[in-house]
Amino acid sequence: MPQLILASNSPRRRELLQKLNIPFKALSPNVDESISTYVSPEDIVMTLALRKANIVKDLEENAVVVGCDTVVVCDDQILGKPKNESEARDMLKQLSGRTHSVYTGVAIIHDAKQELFFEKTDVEFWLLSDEEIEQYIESGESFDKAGAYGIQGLGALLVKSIRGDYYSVVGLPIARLSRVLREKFNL
Ligand SMILES: Cc1cn([C@H]2C[C@H](O)[C@@H](COP(=O)(O)OP(=O)(O)OP(=O)(O)O)O2)c(=O)[nH]c1=O
Repeated sequence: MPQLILASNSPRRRELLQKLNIPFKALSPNVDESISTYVSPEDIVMTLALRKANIVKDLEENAVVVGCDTVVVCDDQILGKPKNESEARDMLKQLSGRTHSVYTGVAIIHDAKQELFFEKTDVEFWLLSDEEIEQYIESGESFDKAGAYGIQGLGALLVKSIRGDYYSVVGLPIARLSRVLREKFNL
């Protein structure tokens, strides 16, 4: 059986992949996450997922490599990870009282074979007061997360409703991934 490798620095993705009960190891993909031309959110997340998987594949021959990427889309604007408090504040103000979409792209590669898919989950936020936004930013949770919040942490208190895969919002759509690994890669 080929070795499964998760091309990710994210502790959350590592934790979620453990739910599949398939032995794996995680390696860091240090990639340039810039995209030069305008493409759709689904193309962005799948392109970056593939870029991450390809970097790790070059280090490990014969492995099945999984790469992922997550972005938040609100008003046709792509929100990645905030660089500072002010960006986090702007993002949370933009998300307040509205519904946005979280896109996670997944790329799986094994030798010459490659599968790509994405999941889109709609998340509705409560109307947030300035005080609530400041308190949330102070928790420090915003900084390594697309859209400046984590639904799995204190960010749960910001969320009114969700439609789609919860785990995709956290960064890894595990139900669909497990099916693709089983059906297309015999894992
Ligand atoms: C919206 C949302 C995002 N996120 C996270 C998922 C991703 O880890 C992160 C988006 O950044 P990504 O660039 O997708 O991933 P990463 O840099 O954390 O990890 P790697 O590239 O090494 O795999 O935001 C949450 O944890 N909870 C949430 O509710």
